[in-house]
Formats: sequence, structure tokens, C-alpha cells
Amino acid sequence: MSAQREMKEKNPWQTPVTIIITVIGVIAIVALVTVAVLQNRPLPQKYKYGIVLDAGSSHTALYIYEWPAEKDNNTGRVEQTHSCKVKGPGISSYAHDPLKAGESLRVCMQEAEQRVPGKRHQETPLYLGATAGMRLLNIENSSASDEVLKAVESALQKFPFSYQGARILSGQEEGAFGWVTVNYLDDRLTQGLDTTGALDLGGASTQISFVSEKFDGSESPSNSVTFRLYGNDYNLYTHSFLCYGKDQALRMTLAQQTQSGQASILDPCFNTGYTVMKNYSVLYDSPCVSDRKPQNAPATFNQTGKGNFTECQEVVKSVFNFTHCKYSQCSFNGVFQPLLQGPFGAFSAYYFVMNFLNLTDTSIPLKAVEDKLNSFCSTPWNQIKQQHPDVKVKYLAEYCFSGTYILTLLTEGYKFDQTSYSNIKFIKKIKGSDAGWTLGYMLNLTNMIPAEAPDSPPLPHAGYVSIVTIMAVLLFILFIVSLRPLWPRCSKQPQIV
Ligand SMILES: Nc1ncnc2c1ncn2[C@@H]1O[C@H](COP(=O)(O)OP(=O)(O)O)[C@@H](O)[C@H]1O
Ligand SMILES: [Ca+2]
Repeated sequence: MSAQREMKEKNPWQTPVTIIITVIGVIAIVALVTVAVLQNRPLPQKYKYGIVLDAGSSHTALYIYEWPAEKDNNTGRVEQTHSCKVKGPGISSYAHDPLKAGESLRVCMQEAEQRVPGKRHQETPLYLGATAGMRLLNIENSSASDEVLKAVESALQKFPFSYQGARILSGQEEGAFGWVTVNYLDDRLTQGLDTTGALDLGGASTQISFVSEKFDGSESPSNSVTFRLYGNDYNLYTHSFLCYGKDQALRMTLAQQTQSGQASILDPCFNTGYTVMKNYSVLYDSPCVSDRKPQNAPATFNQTGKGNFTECQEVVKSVFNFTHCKYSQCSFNGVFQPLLQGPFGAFSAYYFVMNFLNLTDTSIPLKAVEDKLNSFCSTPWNQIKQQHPDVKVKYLAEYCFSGTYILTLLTEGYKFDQTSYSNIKFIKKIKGSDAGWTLGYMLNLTNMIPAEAPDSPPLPHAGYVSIVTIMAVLLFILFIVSLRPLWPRCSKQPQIV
């Protein structure tokens, strides 16, 4: 008994001092790790919002974007959370009744009020950008386009958001912001990666934008847009062709076919068995064709489908002018275009049409695209309608024309060949956000893309937590080891005799 007591007294691990030191050491390490982790924990996510209305020639769409309240500068962080399609036509169609243009936006705006949390309403920027439909109205009747803009402005100001203006975008802005959107969503800008070109087909205009090594802007300054984004310089080529959106291009092919003011035409771009009566004054009521209106034409003409792809191609080609080019090379209508370069994203009507025609696979030969269009165009209208009862008749009737127009624009207009065609991707969305100019427009106006690369912490939070924990555990082990001289000698077990 007395030997046992003696042993206990001699075991330094059981001296109050060592016990206290060990307990304090453990508490200190646990406290250190806890404080370090809690102090640097990411704060609960709060979001900010932005709203952009895309007032296109055929319709208006509202987009809501959302991003974490901190670190606005991080690329790829802004996402589209909601979109709303405004009922009715584009705002330029309300030229004779501008108030209705404002009213038409109400339902989507009320939806936005529901979607954006109430306490964020006041700080949420709201933009409206109008494109080629309003550009044409502005050419035709500038006071009418001013009235329409005023009407949408006063309608938008009634909502609790931070209204930032309604304006007509230039074709250059439309092209450049579409390019920014695509490359931002693909995370190409922060990484300084090679960029993707953007092809946007609307109803009244079409845009092509890409970076080409050969293009420094000097040959055609009006097609050049320079950006410094995240510390990288970009020299973008961009061009917007007014009247070469698919609805105005269709008008131009019809104008081509009604030059002599006929009472009927056989249109190769429409399916056989399709027939409609069209009004001359409606057809020619656009600056894209108004100077070609035939004299002494009757009020109406009959358009009957002939369903012939090859002839349709010829008619479509006739709306492009390839005769003059004062630059080293041109696309069409005497417009400079540098050598095509890199992958391209083709969106808006490019996607709608090619997706409907099952032609989004660009790895197939161009000949196969032609064959498919040939067979679609020669299918009788009755059969087409039967096969697609859910598709809007206006779109359905025009797919033969639209497909032929897209192929002609890409190959004859922009000079895509078999190889470069396979670099095109027909896209609707990228990572949940619609491809289009709206996101790029908002990022620009809210200064959310910095010119220089933002400073970022050297380690992500998880890496930081792991390192602090490992270091604390190592310190603890070191501490225990440093107490070694005080350890009991296990090999020399006390002999109890
Ligand atoms: N499902 C669809 N199928 C075919 N075309 C479509 C579809 N949805 C939209 N479109 C077309 O896409 C085009 C969109 O153009 P829009 O953005 O309104 O004009 P712009 O950009 O020239 O101002 C219009 O020609 C419209 O008819
Ligand atoms: Ca558009």
C-alpha cells in the first residue's frame, strides 16, 4: 500500500501543475481554432438584383438578375433568376398608341415586384433597352419613337425600383454586349481565355461580334470596340446589319418578288399548299423596303407557296449585295469583316429556327443541312401543320424561309465554310441565363466588370480552415512531446512486492 502511494506521488502526470497546463493548452487550441474559423466564416448570402427589359422588334422580355451582395466583381456570379415574356408585339408596334406600349409592360413588371424581395426594391436598378424595331421607327418617324419611349418611361417609373432609363441601343452596343454576355457566362473573361464570337439574329437586325488577331480596328474603326476587362485588353470586331433580322429580310425577299406590283406571287420559300393574302401597304411600311414600293400596285396580293429550296436560296441571295468592297475583305453590302476566328455562339432566332429544324448539330456537312432544308421546304403545308399542331402558325409557315435565310447569311454573308461552320454552337441559354445583350448591358452599366483583375484572398475559406486546424493539431502534438521529460517511464513498471 505504501509503495503504491509512493508511486502516485512520483508520477509527474498526476501533479496538479501538469494537469492544469494540459487543460489550458487544450482549451487555448480549441479556442484558437474556433475563433479563427468563426471570424473568417463567409457571411450568410445576401443577394442584390437588377432588371433589364429587352424591347425587341417582335416582343419585349423582362429579365431579373441576381448576385451575392458581397464580391460583385467576381465573374460568373451574376445569374438570371427569372424571365417574363410581355404579351403582345414589340413596343415599336405601338407607334399609333404609345400609352398601350407602357401598359403592355405592366404584367411582367408586377411579376418582378413579386420576385425581387421588397426590401431590395428601391436599390434594384431597372433598365429598358430597345433594339432594331425602335431604330427603324426612329428613322421613319422620330417623334413617334420619342413618344413610345416617353410612354414606357412613365409606366416604368410607377414601380418601386431604381429606374435607370429607357433608350435605343446602337447596333454596335447590341453586338458588343451580346459578346460580353456569352463570354462572361462562359467564365472566359477572368481567366483571360480565348473568347467566343457572338451571332445574334433578331427580327429587324442581326449582329456578328468576334475577336480576330488580324483585326486592330485600323481598317474600319466603326466596327471596332475595345475593352479592358479583368486586366485583359480585347479588340472586338462587331457589326449590326439593320434590316437583316429575319422578319425584315423576309419583307425584302417579298419586295424582290413583288417589284412589278403583281396580284399574286409563287413564293419558293413557303411550303406548297400555303396561301395568304397580303397587303401591299403593310408589306412596304418599313424603311427596309419603303423606297421599292411599286407604283400602281393593287391593295393586296396573294402569296402562294412553291416549296423549292434551291429557288428560295436564289431569292434570299438577292437581298445581299456582294458587288463592292473598299476594304481588304467584306462580308456583304460593302461592310468590312476580318477573317473569322474561334468558336461562335449563335442565339435568339438562330437557335429557335435551327432547333425547330433539328439542325443544331453543326458537325454535319453543309450539304446535309441543305438536304434537310430541301426536304422540309418541299413538304406540303397540310402535312407540316399536322406534324406540328402546337407550333405558332406564323413561325411554322416561315421556317422554310428562316432556315434558308440563316444558312445563306452564315455561308454567303459571313463566309462560314465547312470547317468554321462546325465551330458554331446554336445556343439558347448558358448556365441558366439567356444568351443575349441584356446581361452584358447591365454588367456594364452597374460597373460590375472591373478593368483590372480584382484582388482575391490567396486561399479559399475551406483551405484556410483546414490549414488552421492542421497547424493547431501539430502545435498540440508538439506541446505534448515537449512534456516528454515529465512522461512516466512505462517500461519500468513499479514492482509491487
Ligand atoms: N419560337 C420561335 N420560332 C421562330 N422564331 C422565333 C421564335 N421566337 C422568337 N422568334 C423570332 O426571333 C426574333 C426575335 O427578334 P427581336 O429580338 O424581337 O428583334 P430585334 O432583336 O431585331 O429587335 C423575331 O424574328 C421572332 O419572330
Ligand atoms: Ca433581339
